[in-house]
Amino acid sequence: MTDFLRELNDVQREAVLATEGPVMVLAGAGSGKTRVITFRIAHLIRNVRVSPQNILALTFTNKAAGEMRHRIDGILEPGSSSGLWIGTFHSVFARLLRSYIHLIGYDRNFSIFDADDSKSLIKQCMKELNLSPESLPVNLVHSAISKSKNNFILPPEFHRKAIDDQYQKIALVYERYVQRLRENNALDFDDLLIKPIELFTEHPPVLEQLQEYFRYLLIDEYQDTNRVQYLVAKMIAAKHRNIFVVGDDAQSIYSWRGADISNMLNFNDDYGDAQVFKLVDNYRSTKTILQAANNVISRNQRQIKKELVANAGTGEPITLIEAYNERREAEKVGEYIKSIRMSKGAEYRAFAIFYRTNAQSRVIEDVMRQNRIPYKIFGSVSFYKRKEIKDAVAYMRLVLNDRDSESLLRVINFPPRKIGEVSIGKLKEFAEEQNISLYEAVRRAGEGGFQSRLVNALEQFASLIEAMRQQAEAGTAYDVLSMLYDTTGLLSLLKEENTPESLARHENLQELLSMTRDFADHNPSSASLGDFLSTISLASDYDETQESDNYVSLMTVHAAKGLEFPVVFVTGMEEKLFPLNSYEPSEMEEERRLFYVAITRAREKLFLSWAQSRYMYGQPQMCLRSTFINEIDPDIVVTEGGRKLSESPKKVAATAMAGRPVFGSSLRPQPGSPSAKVPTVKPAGSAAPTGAAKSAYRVGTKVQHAIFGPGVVLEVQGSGAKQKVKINFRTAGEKTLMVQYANLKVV
Ligand SMILES: Nc1ncnc2c1ncn2[C@@H]1O[C@H](COP(=O)(O)OP(=O)(O)OP(=O)(O)O)[C@@H](O)[C@H]1O
Ligand SMILES: [Mg+2]
Repeated sequence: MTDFLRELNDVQREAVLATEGPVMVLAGAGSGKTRVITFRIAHLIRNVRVSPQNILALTFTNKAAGEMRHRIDGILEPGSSSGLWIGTFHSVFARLLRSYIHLIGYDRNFSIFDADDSKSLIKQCMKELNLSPESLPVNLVHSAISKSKNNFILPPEFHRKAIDDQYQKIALVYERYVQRLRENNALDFDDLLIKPIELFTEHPPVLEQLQEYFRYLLIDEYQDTNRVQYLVAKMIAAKHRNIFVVGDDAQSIYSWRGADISNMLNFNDDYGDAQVFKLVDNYRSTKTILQAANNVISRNQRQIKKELVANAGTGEPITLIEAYNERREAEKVGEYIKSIRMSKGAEYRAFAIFYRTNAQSRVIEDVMRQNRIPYKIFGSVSFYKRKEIKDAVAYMRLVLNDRDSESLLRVINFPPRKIGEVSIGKLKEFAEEQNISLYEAVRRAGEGGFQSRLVNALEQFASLIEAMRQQAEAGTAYDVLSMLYDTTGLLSLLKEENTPESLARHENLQELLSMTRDFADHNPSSASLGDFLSTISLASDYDETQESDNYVSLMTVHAAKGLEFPVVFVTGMEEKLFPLNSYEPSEMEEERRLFYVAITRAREKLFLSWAQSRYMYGQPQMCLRSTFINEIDPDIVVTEGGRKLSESPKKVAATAMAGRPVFGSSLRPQPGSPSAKVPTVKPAGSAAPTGAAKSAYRVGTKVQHAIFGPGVVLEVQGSGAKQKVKINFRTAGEKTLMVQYANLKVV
């Protein structure tokens, strides 16, 4: 047996070794499902000698994909995972579509519209159809369309099935929206899964080629796949039938987004000869935490009974935190984090704080900031949703795909070029008359009979886009973005504005630049603008690419799926908040599964907290403690004073000070867990000082450059007019600049 296979238990190993034919692993949280996928891939490469390109592994987040790669390189040797196809359904199919989409009438450089882009296009379609957002909310239309797409219901079928007036209206919008997307040469997120099915249906040879190519298909978190994901996986696996899926019906938490648990339950119907493995040992959590999880989930009627046995000891009881309002709740969480850090030497990265709704994060964030506790928030206003980032990205999209009129409209007057609404209206008319794209209309503005001032502005805009396009052909996304900043003076404009908001935006744009730089460094052979855009348009809320560091993780319970942390706080344990929806039994069961997911993220210590009053919808509301708390055996829950819940009077007064944690096992992250990343410390510049004594610059001087941003001087060469400095820029890497022209600021 290869050595690494010893790191699995017997059933896990069997599942790894059963490489041929359909296999399903159905098992509870923390039982090693993801670990089995990882080891199976390593086994396929090392022992079965499958070439990495022939393996396709689908994960739920890009982050999980990254971690899996990292683990595989760890098990085998660095670089082993390169060539593997591993990513989310969306990212993998976006990549495949770039090679084949021309067959179904799109251009390879298609744009990917995120939810906001889609909504704005829907709004526009509604306007054209004279449907007011008051009578038909855009969000409703958007979710109806998205849900239909996820169920593979396309406009004609939707139309046929529209039961009432409202649905008929939505059908019209849906139809137009699909048409407009095509005109924009754009796909929305759902299209990334639908288009492959269209492609495979219309071009069977492509499917055959891919079936041959992806001999082994592995899917994590299978319980949360929706219909299109199911279909596309089935198509790909149809030839070799080496489909390996792992999941836990008790963790199905995306039914509101079209996930369909029956994909998992009916696996045997599709693959009658499927082998099914059940894992029962839980390697993640203490007995106490698992008992709580089992207590809770056993209340659900709809579930496959599963045994889950803790491998670890009993551990600490669960602590229930009660506070008079949400601020105090957050403060108490902060106090616990501080005291556990002090007493146990735990790192910040050992802690996670979960909440049911994004809105709860603000107060927690405030308190963390006040207490100087480093934190990272996953989700809420994602980096990519910020206005300035979307603007810069829109430029890049337009450069790549000039039919992307949505992007064009976003940036045509940004930064301001005196191209107002009226001018844009005229431009649109011109485009329609000539039956050309908006960008083509910009390029041919001279023929439109516009005022010369407008023609000038449009021509300047077009020449910027053309210059960027040339840059994109020869260089990387980084080069294109630098050119944009440079030519438009975007950064300096924001700097000059000098308000806290403009400076934050300045910083975000710098961050984007450093991301492109990073991207070029990490993907030397595929750092083109198209590659970069694909990657960032698929970075989901909880996937922001950021260097791993030592911080407390804040996220919704949904975003926590698959992760683990030594210490977990589940906040807002109140009626109408968690469970949020409980009118229907099925909703209540989904909330309960969500709570099960939250509990089972904890390895060593679990805190549940609630507030007696909370601001909701702008008003302070009295809150009741969540019934979920009562579902846990009161013998394993203690109050902050340390009394068992089973022995406490029902109403426990909130103690002013956080209790002292007394649990014994180490909180230091264990290798292999997502929380175990060690921050890398870059060595300080080590170049020796040179003989430029009178210069304003010395080794180590911190400087600021208008385009390259902040940096540190590594070397000073020469003096006077010919003086050069070598600088390590945070974003742009090492550059040697002539001091005379560089216009550096010492900071
Ligand atoms: N045989 C084993 N020996 C040691 N550690 C293990 C073993 N199996 C799993 N683990 C560890 O247990 C933890 C949980 O494993 P993993 O994340 O693979 O579980 P999972 O079933 O995917 O959980 P979830 O349902 O939450 O996604 C991980 O830290 C993993 O490394
Ligand atoms: Mg997992």
